[in-house]
Amino acid sequence: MAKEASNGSQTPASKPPPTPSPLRNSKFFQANMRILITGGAGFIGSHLVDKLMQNEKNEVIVADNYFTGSKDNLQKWIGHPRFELIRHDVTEPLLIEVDRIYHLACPASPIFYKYNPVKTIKTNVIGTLNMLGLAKRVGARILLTSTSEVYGDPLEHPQKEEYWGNVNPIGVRSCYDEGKRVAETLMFDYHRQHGIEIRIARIFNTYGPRMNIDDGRVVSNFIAQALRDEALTVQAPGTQTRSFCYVSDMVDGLVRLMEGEHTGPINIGNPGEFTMMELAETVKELINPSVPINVVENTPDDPRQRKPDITKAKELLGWEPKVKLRDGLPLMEEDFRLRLGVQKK
Ligand SMILES: NC(=O)c1ccc[n+]([C@@H]2O[C@H](COP(=O)([O-])OP(=O)(O)OC[C@H]3O[C@@H](n4cnc5c(N)ncnc54)[C@H](O)[C@@H]3O)[C@@H](O)[C@H]2O)c1
Ligand SMILES: O=c1ccn([C@@H]2O[C@H](COP(=O)(O)OP(=O)(O)O[C@H]3OC[C@@H](O)[C@H](O)[C@H]3O)[C@@H](O)[C@H]2O)c(=O)[nH]1
Repeated sequence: MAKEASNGSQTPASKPPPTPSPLRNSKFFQANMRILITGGAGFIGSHLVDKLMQNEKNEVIVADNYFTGSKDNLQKWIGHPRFELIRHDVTEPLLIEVDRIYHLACPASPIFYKYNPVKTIKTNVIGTLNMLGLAKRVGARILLTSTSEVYGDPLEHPQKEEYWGNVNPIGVRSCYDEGKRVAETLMFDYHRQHGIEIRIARIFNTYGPRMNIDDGRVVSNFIAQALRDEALTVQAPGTQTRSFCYVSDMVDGLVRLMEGEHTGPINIGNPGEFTMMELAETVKELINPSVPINVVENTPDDPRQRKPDITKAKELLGWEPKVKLRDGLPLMEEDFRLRLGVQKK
């Protein structure tokens, strides 16, 4: 299944980008950059809001349907003159004037994206079409948060961007991984056909404060279980690997990609690779040495290994992750303790 990619991914646009909105050139022109973040009430999106709001030249608009996100994640910005929050489902068109679109809207945890798979694929396909339509209409640059899941159960390791992947097109994860693959295709078709400025990030497993406590993803599960004195549930066989990136590193990579010159796709992730059993042992050691570790049944099509090759991110964006897993886990523990009301013993 492993094939070499053609160099289509870096083909320059055949047409110049559409002209930005006339508002940009009006006498009321403001130097501010108006930035839309779809899915901005979610885990990564809300950290991205925090980062972009630090720059006083930015106006940030979040559009979110609150399926897995929450207003709580944005509490400190609600009412701020440079911030706006819209309840909006990206499967419907959105007519606003912006300069940048960070398109994150999509449930990311397998239990949530499998809950309503038809809605998940609509979000990926129709949602991305709508955001590309918006980018085309107003001449905005658009960044898609794609995923390491486009590599499926990878037969090449670590995964380079040129790898085409090994994805089951009819499995229970397909609404998400095939959905993101179509979203990438749409991005490149709009780029080639309409001259839209695009950026594609392939995000690898990311963790940190504000993940939903019962989100179902492995790091949030293990930390919540350790704090609740429950057994850590390692899904069989436990030898499958993942590479975990701390959220502050992730948003730094996304902003660099957006403001850089390269369309991508570019892998953004931390190459430190752990088996799920190693992760469970680390959480146990750091947070609660008395909890047991149970091996439980896994779900279909679980990728057996995953580790990003980040050569492109290093060379083209000058980016590499700074936070090691052992340093990031305690920061997430602190946030989970506060939200669960569990004091340190
Ligand atoms: N966290 C990771 O490890 C990871 C890895 C790879 C890719 N990604 C991608 O990054 C993005 C953000 O992931 P996250 O971890 O913050 O997930 P998350 O579930 O916390 O955030 C997703 C946000 O999108 C919103 N949303 C979902 N469907 C929507 C719709 N139809 N219309 C409007 N809003 C909608 C949710 O309410 C939520 O606020 C997603 O696109 C995900 O696929 C994340
Ligand atoms: O309680 C758990 C949960 C999960 N796991 C295992 O941990 C590994 C990671 O599972 P997660 O559910 O956290 O995330 P996955 O890597 O499967 O998918 C993620 O990939 C990248 C993103 O696009 C998404 O955030 C998500 O789809 C899997 O092997 C899973 O079997 C456990 O061992 N125990």
